[in-house]
Amino acid sequence: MFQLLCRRAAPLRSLSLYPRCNKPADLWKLSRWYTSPGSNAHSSSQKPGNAISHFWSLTRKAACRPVTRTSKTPHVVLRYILGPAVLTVSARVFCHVAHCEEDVNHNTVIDVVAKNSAPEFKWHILWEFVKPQLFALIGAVVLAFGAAILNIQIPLMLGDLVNVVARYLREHTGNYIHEIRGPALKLLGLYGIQGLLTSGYIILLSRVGERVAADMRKTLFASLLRQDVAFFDANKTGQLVNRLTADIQEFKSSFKLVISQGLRSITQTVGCFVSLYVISPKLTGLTVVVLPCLVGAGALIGSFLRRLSRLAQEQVAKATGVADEALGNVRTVKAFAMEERELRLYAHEVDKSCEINENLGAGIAIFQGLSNIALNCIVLGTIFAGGTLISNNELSPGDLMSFLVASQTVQRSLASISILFGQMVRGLSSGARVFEYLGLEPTIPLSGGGRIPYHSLTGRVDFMNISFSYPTRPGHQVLKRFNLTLPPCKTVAIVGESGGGKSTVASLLERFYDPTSGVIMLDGLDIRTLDLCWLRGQVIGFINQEPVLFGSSIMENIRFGKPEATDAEVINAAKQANAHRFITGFPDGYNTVVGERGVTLSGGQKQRVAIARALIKNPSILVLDEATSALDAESERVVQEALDRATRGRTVLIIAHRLSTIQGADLICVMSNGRIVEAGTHLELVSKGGLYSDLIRRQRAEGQR
Ligand SMILES: Nc1ncnc2c1ncn2[C@@H]1O[C@H](COP(=O)(O)OP(=O)(O)OP(=O)(O)O)[C@@H](O)[C@H]1O
Repeated sequence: MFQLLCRRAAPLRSLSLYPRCNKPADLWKLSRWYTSPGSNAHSSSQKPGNAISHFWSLTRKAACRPVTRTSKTPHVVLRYILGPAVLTVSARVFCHVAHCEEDVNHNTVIDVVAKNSAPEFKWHILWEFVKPQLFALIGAVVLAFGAAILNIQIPLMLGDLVNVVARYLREHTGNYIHEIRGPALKLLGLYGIQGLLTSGYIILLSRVGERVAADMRKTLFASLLRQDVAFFDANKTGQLVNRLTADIQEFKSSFKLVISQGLRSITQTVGCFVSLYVISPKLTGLTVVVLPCLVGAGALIGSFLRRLSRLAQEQVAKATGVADEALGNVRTVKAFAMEERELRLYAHEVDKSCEINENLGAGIAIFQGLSNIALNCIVLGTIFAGGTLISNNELSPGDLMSFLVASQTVQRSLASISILFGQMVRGLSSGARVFEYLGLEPTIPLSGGGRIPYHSLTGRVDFMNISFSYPTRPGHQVLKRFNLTLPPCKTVAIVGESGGGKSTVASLLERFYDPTSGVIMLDGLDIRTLDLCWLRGQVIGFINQEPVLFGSSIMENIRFGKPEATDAEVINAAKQANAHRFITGFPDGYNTVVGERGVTLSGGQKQRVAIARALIKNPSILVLDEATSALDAESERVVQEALDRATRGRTVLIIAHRLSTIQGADLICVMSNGRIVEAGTHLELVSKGGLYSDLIRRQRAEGQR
């Protein structure tokens, strides 16, 4: 049952991160069905597995859809908080009713559940980023608050000004300029100070926002680089880059907007409402009825338009994705003469995007038209009602002016609060996505642990009883009680069927993953107790089938193996790798820029630069994972020459595909089904006439074909 559960749960790990909602009642039905004595749930050996995947599909429906970029209502926020809890509790309940006794089963389900629930926003992490900018942030808040208070004063001062004008028009006595100068200068001063405060808080806030975002980017990037290879197996690079770019951008904008406009809008709404009430309680009563209705209707249309705008953005992103894929794989597109098809695909997405954007444009036009009518009607209504009050001597013209301006301020502030709420929820979910990986600790720490002094390091490696499953496929055991010794300064080759686990052995030696059970020893020490940076950086040189170079110069690419290396050391490594001649043949020599992922070099040249990059650190152990299998015969010969020279005096593990390249190895091991089934020298194995001889025969037959 344990294995069944694990096997069933394993593929679920890769399910979508955003499940949709459905009825929780289904869950209860499922557990009843599973436990009822009459059901045949226990009789079939497949049932627990079926049940758990059924359970999962219902649980993820029954829980909730966590907050996405578009979800804004408080109802969704509640679900956002409750969702993960519902998932976890129901997972435990299910495990209980399904009699899952082994703890690991609970953990498997709960792990799956946890992976599929929305990340939480962690305020304490935000605090860590904001703390260094606290003074600037407090300054920004004070200035924004000051600007909002002044904004409340402006309608009242405008009223004073209008009262002077009205009195002069009514009485035509006194010195108009003299009377108007006082309130006008006061208002001018207020405008000036308000402008200064506004500039001040925007400058401070943008400084805080940019610095917080920069710190977040650096910390997130550092955290991502620290993660294990298993983490990158489970997460798409595009999504990780999205967290570094779009999510941090979204969070920064929301952070700035909520602090500046949120504070201003709330202060202005409260302040101006008080002013309105002081000016005219009767008119305020009227406003209280009309304004929320209009703002509510505006918010509703606004949310519809925002949804349309999000759809338009997604469609643009889709079209960009098609173009990105086609341009990124332009050689494959050209090789299959697929330019027309790619163009059609792109045109289809662009047309869709154009249609949605046109609809959005029409929606915005109608919205603006309606809001213009509504705003003008409010002004008209206020003047009409206010005029009646003036005629009854209940209100002065200046008060009416103050009322008009203050009510417009309230209206603008309320509209901006409704937009800000959506922005805040979007910002929180973006922030949560960023924070999710900030606190993530790798299971294999990069530093810490012992080092073996260079002079006493022999380079002997022992794989002892290694069993291993990839974390993304826990049910599939790749290595089964695997044993192998790499004697110091000897070459051991592993051959065998495709998918038999040969490259996995190399990955375990590099500690890209840790074995599920068993120990790998270096000079008699468990490699888990050794400093990983030292192990990868100085002890093991790794060359694989498809070397990836960085888009910089050849010199920098080789120096990547040892950043402090001198130019002479780089040239020496290139000579050892048979690369010096072709490099100096380029007009720019070692300064030749190799293009994205080394695209401007041939396969053989790329491989030799990669060999030089591995050799420059003078590793005691060299791992060659099918280093020549992607090359043509001539390139293979040159690279093989380089490798033969490079392997002298080192412990070498060769993962070989072409058997012709490993005949001189000190030991050849044939792998099948996760363990070594034959071992010996080339001659010994050939004379045995076992699996090795079969492999040679098969390769010869393929070669002849
Ligand atoms: N990152 C991974 N995550 C999950 N499973 C993997 C991963 N890499 C390899 N596997 C699986 O592990 C098994 C062994 O793969 P491995 O690459 O070690 O085989 P191999 O013997 O080197 O094959 P080949 O000769 O074709 O390169 C395969 O079934 C493969 O699908």
